[in-house]
Amino acid sequence: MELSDVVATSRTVAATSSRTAKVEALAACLKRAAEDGPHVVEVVTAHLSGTLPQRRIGVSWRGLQGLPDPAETSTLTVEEVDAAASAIAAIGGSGSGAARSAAVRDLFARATADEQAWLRGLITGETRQGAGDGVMLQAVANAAEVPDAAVRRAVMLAGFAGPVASAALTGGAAALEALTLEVGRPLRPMLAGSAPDVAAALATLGGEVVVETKLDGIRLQAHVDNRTSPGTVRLFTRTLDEVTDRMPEITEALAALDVETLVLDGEVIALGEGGRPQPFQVTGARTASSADVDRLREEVPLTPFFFDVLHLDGADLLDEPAHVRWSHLGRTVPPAWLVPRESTDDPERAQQFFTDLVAAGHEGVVVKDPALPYAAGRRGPGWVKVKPRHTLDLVVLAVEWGSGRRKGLLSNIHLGARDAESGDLVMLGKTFKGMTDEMLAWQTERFRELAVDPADESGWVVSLRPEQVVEIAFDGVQRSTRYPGGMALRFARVLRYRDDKPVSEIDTVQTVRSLAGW
Ligand SMILES: Nc1ncnc2c1ncn2[C@@H]1O[C@H](COP(=O)(O)OP(=O)(O)OP(=O)(O)O)[C@@H](O)[C@H]1O
Repeated sequence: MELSDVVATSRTVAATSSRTAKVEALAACLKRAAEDGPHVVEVVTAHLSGTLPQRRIGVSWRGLQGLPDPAETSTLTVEEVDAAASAIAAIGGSGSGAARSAAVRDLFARATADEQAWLRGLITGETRQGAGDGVMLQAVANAAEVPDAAVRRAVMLAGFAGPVASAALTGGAAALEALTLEVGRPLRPMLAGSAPDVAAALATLGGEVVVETKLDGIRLQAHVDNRTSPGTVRLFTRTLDEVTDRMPEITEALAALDVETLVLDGEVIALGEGGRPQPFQVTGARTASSADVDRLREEVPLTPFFFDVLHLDGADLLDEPAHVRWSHLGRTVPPAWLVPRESTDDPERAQQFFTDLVAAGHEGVVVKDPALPYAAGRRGPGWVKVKPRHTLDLVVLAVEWGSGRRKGLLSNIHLGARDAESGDLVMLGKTFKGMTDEMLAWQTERFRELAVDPADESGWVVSLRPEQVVEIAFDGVQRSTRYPGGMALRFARVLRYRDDKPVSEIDTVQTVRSLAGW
């Protein structure tokens, strides 16, 4: 399939605000892709969703500066782009940076100006033509003439839209039905709803609940497969990125379990003295890359905690009630790996558990309904989180150059929430509070990379590509005419930058309004 076809489809989708028109354009493109076989459907679906099937290929925004002039005519095919991406991703070892740059240049030299812009977006993960998950999955359902609920179910279990689209367009409803949890392939994790306090969480769920420690580490989905090659373990994050190489101590411990196949859900965390959790930044830094991992595992060892089992020795457990899954979990992993939890229907007892945990340095609790199944990819009704203070995950829209002690540093950040109705990002305020010197240095570097116009450092306010998620604490919400959302956060301050949450999942203007009681 011609790359120009996909680029033109993307442009059509971006140019219309009509959901129906977007879906029609995408569905028509998928049908044309299907003429070239299932693999092309998979690749085109990934590309139109703004991702490469290879996910990351080790080329950054910087690696895309100073590329060759565009070609006059379009000759590239989707298959060629896919093969080039796989080849670039596979380059490793010494001199790999230069080899990757050369391969990127070769690819870009064959692309027209429009195609270069498209490829740049794909490689940096910034394609934003409006084919979000919902629109794309509807297009797959329409193109394959299958119910959209069947497509959504399959994508939760298969993790990504590409393989689901290729199954739907080539094998229809039967092929979708056959897509179930597969050991070794990540599924989308279940997410939690939230409640303002423990009593409210108990009231929401009703009856006997399980109150679990909310560990402030990194979400971890672990797949163990001893069938053909004993000791095969794969680890994935909340965003389904593979992190097996970054956590050798976890991989080794899991490889020693006496199981045939196993999929676990949990959290990995660095513990300090006396088992007290280290600040999130410590776990975050330890798990950020696989560089220097042999030294780091000695200095900052990780401890795994698991709170769910989704598959055990050939049996999928997703639809089992939570208490059944937990009893399998208890029989499968060592007791030290189980998330501390307490079963109760008494709000006072639950409150005491919460208070003790927070005093011990934990983030809060997750209250769970023992009777409910695992809701892959959704904020299922069975999990409700409670934290001692409310925080928001927002996106940084722009940043201002600092003055005085912060001269030369990018300091005051402009915060945006998502409007759930329009999908737009809406500014809710600014903050320069809560940043340590280390964070200031890091963010100056990071925001330079995200600058819409990296060459222009003359302005006081630097507009950014909206990609960096930040967790913000605040003391309240007030009405304000200063910002377009009509409200502002009081005493907003930065708690941490988050790379484990995509911008599509940041908090909404509607959530902020409901917190204010409007
Ligand atoms: N016992 C637990 N059960 C479930 N999730 C837990 C538990 N302990 C820690 N977590 C973490 O808390 C998160 C649950 O909250 P949610 O699903 O809303 O994700 P989130 O948006 O990343 O939330 P947050 O910002 O509160 O961590 C999980 O993604 C997981 O990483």
